[in-house]
Amino acid sequence: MKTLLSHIDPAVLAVALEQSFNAVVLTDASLDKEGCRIVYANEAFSRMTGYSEQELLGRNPRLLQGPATNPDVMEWLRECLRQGSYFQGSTINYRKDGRPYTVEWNISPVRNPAGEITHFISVQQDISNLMAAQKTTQLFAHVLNVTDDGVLITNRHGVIEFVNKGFEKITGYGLTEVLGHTPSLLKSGEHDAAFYQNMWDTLKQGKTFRGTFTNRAKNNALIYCDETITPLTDEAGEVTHYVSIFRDLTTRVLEEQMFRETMRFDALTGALNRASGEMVLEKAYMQAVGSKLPMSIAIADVDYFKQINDTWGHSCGDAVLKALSRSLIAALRANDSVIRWGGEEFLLVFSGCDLGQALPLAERCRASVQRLTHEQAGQVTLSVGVGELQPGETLAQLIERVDKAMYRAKHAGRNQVQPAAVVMPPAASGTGGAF
Ligand SMILES: Nc1nc2c(ncn2[C@@H]2O[C@H](COP(=O)(O)OP(=O)(O)OP(=O)(O)O)[C@@H](O)[C@H]2O)c(=O)[nH]1
Repeated sequence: MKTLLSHIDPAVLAVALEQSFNAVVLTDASLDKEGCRIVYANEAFSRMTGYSEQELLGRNPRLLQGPATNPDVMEWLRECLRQGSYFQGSTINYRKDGRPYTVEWNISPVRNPAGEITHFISVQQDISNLMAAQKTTQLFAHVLNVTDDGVLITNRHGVIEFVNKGFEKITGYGLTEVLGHTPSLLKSGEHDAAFYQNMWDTLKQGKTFRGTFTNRAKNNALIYCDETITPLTDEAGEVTHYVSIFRDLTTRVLEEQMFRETMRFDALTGALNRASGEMVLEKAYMQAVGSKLPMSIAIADVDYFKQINDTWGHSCGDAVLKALSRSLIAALRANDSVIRWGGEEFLLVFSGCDLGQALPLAERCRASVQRLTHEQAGQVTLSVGVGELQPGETLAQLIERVDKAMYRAKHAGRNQVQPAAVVMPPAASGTGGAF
């Protein structure tokens, strides 16, 4: 050591020590009751502790200790000093004004040519800011993992660098399974190219993109997520990462879907209700007009239904409606529709059927209802009118014609099917029109 530094002026060494960025303190090696005494402290040490060199000289460094100083670390330090070995540690110390700081320091024994320890030199650093930053990082990591929202961070190329526990809960994919992949592994195929184009256009402008994504979880199920993707930029404005935070809406979306589905049907009979039935009818009409394929409808009205109510009560009437509606639905093909058009009146839609095909279908419905035997009401019958959409006819005109046919069935003795009379429309309009 002496040989190595012999070419350096000791005065330069002293200035270097004084101006060192790290705090340096030199103590003697007395291990009596009072312990080591400070014989030198540089400027950085005074800055760190708030004590002037004059206030420090002759004092034991324990003047920096306080309630939060770790006694185990100090015991280990004393043991190292007793054994003349190197010490390194970290604890809480206190400045002159009482403010605590976290110090990381090492102590080396200084030996004379005879090998005896004459001093201890200690180099110290206030790492309070580092500790605070570490704590903040730990806190953020903790917060990220306790939130139910999914968090996904990719690099600028869209490669996943981090996902939190919330992401794992929502998608079923763990961190190690997605690292190195892109978020496209969640793609469900439910969005068109324009959706992703819009997303990238927004992100490339440095803006946050918000949207509801239909993703696919690890178990292949569709998941619905309200997602916010934000590009992170560096000082130069270059994107470094994309942060995506998403909330799982799956339960709500499925409930809404189920609710909407339930709302389409009449609660008593299970047939389509009037509102959704009108939409189905309109759609079938537009398709028929557009495709020039035939379309027929039937109107089926229960015969003498008032008598059933009057004789057996309203709940018996309800049970009859329920049973005969089930029978109509079962009698028809999957793409036909049964609509509860009025109280005891049903409208049947036979898409793609001309009158020749619709008449036997209507007859099948009538017969299936007649075959039922109701507990109190016994046998119940239907009067049915059937008609095929004519060129240029509006939906309202078709319904009116078929309704008239149904009344003809009533007047002809009920429990029968009557085809609607074909009348030439005054002018071909080709539009749906009101019901
Ligand atoms: N139980 C029950 N009765 C209903 C419901 N909706 C309508 N009705 C009843 O159905 C009956 C229909 O009677 P009408 O229009 O006179 O017809 P009808 O007795 O079937 O006689 P025709 O159609 O001429 O054969 C009325 O008494 C209504 O109160 C319902 O949801 N439940």
